Amino acid sequence: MNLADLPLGPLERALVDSLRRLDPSAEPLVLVSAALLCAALDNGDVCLLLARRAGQRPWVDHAFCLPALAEWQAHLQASSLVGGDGDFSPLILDHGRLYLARYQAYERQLAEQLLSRAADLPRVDEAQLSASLTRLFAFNVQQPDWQRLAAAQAVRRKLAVISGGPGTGKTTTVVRLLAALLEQPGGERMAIGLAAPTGKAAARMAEAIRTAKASLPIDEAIKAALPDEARTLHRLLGSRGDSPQVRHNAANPLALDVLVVDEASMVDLALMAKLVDALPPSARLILLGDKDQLCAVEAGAVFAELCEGRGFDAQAAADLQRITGQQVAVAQPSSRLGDAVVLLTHSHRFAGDSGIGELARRINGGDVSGTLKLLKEQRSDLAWNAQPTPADLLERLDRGYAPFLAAAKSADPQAAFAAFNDFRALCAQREGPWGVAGINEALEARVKRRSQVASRERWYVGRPVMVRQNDYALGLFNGDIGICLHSEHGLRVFFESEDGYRPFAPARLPSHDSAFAMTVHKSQGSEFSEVLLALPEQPSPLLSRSLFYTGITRAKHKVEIWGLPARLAEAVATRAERAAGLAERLAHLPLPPPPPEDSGTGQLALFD
Ligand SMILES: Nc1ncnc2c1ncn2[C@@H]1O[C@H](COP(=O)(O)OP(=O)(O)OP(=O)(O)O)[C@@H](O)[C@H]1O
Repeated sequence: MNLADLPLGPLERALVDSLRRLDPSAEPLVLVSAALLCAALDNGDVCLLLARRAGQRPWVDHAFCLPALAEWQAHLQASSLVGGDGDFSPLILDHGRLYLARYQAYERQLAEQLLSRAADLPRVDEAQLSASLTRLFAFNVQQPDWQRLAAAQAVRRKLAVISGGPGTGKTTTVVRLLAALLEQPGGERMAIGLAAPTGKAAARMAEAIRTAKASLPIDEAIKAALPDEARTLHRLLGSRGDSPQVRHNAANPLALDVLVVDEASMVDLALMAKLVDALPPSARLILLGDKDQLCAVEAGAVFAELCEGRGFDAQAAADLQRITGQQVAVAQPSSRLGDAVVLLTHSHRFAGDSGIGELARRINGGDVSGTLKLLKEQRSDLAWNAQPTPADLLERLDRGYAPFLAAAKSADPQAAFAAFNDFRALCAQREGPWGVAGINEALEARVKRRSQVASRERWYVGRPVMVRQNDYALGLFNGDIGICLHSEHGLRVFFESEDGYRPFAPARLPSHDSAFAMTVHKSQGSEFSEVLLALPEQPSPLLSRSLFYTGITRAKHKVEIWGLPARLAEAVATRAERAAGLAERLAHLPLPPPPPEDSGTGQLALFD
């Protein structure tokens, strides 16, 4: 096999070249494995799962075929570039998974730290906890009351993972569990931090907690101690521009006793590993998210992996019954985090005959025929165009955004943002006629023509943009949405901020794109009254159950789907599983010995 003939991308070639410099006699199979690993990382996998690829041809238009599993492993093990768990080498082969050393170290360290955190039970005044929960959750009529159970676990443990779809009461639960923590003896001195992966999600979380705490049956002092500011994880950790290094780590931990992370399903492996490393071992970590949503853009499906193998063993069920009065089914968890994980399953937003709620359930259940049948039922909150054309879509979007463009003329940022959040087009992908880029370009040309704006003008009233790059100096972050409006100084791009709206001269913005339509990935952490979800005409590896589910659940009141029946069916039938080993580590790893002094940082530094 000649490596030069293989269709490798620039990143893959760069990795192969650097490995060849380390070992000029490296076998081509080892270098190809590294290139495949690099491509897998780019797809969101944490590692290359050898069993999944052995005996296959990785490139359809190239005859090269990977060997059988045993032979492949033997070649890798014989290479000086490949080590085992704990070795210092650029590639690590660990339980049939090939990793870049840095990712193996992240995964291993994260598993070890989560397990120690989960095993270290804090001191809790059970009688006080019981009384707090009875009062705080008195309103809940659900049986069993999973919100109360989730709150109980988050107080009783140093690690709690709470997963639930939209409107299942994550905010309701977290504000009450924080109140219950503060009501514990000495609890009022606790330093509580709130964080989320994006600025938008952090702002939404802070706002939801501010609203929810107003009606809590608690003392004013406890109310005052509840936090109502949330930061992005990058801010919290003290990111330094594009560097993978952060200011806070185990040697310089965060000054927190409790950290709540919302939208945790968007957090990738590297960021989660850094976060857990930076949190003092004595602190509680509460992760909120939706395990069925799309995973992080970067490698890893950490939140979904944490939720695997959950369950309450007999002891946990008995403890919970004693403290909360709630009965839960006993099931031996296969994960060591088992009872740290609670699922909230009842959506209070999509209750009763909500079509969106039912659609979400059928998509998540992989029920192809049920999904298509429901969409044909003409529910008031669901619409389906099964024969979409780009021209019809453009017409529809033009009508959909008309109220927003009218509101933008008023030059009132609040009215413009409210109207923009009323209707949003979401796409599966960026490129192609059904992708964000093409749709935005076509719609923008139309809007400019109608408003008599020259086609070469980049800025016009009502141009929505999405920032593509973090700019710490300006306080603008990847994914932030701005709207161009008239101001007394001419056209300005307004961004939502904690205390109103911040205008920027267009020329000052970091790189950005027009954003009438956005990808489902970028819509995570946001919600809109009405969503139009446009799926591509051709089969696409991006079309998956979690993408479909995430797209439709961004809608609060109505969702309209534009897509051929075959694409919908493929999306529901496709469960995009990322290759990673965290769930397995949580299931089988013996409790960790303390790591040797410098092993972690040395491995983490490789290939930085
Ligand atoms: N147990 C309950 N009984 C009745 N209503 C509830 C209950 N729990 C939550 N709600 C209501 O359901 C709505 C959604 O709750 P909440 O905002 O806590 O959910 P969430 O999971 O945080 O939602 P989001 O999808 O916005 O993250 C709110 O109006 C809340 O008051």
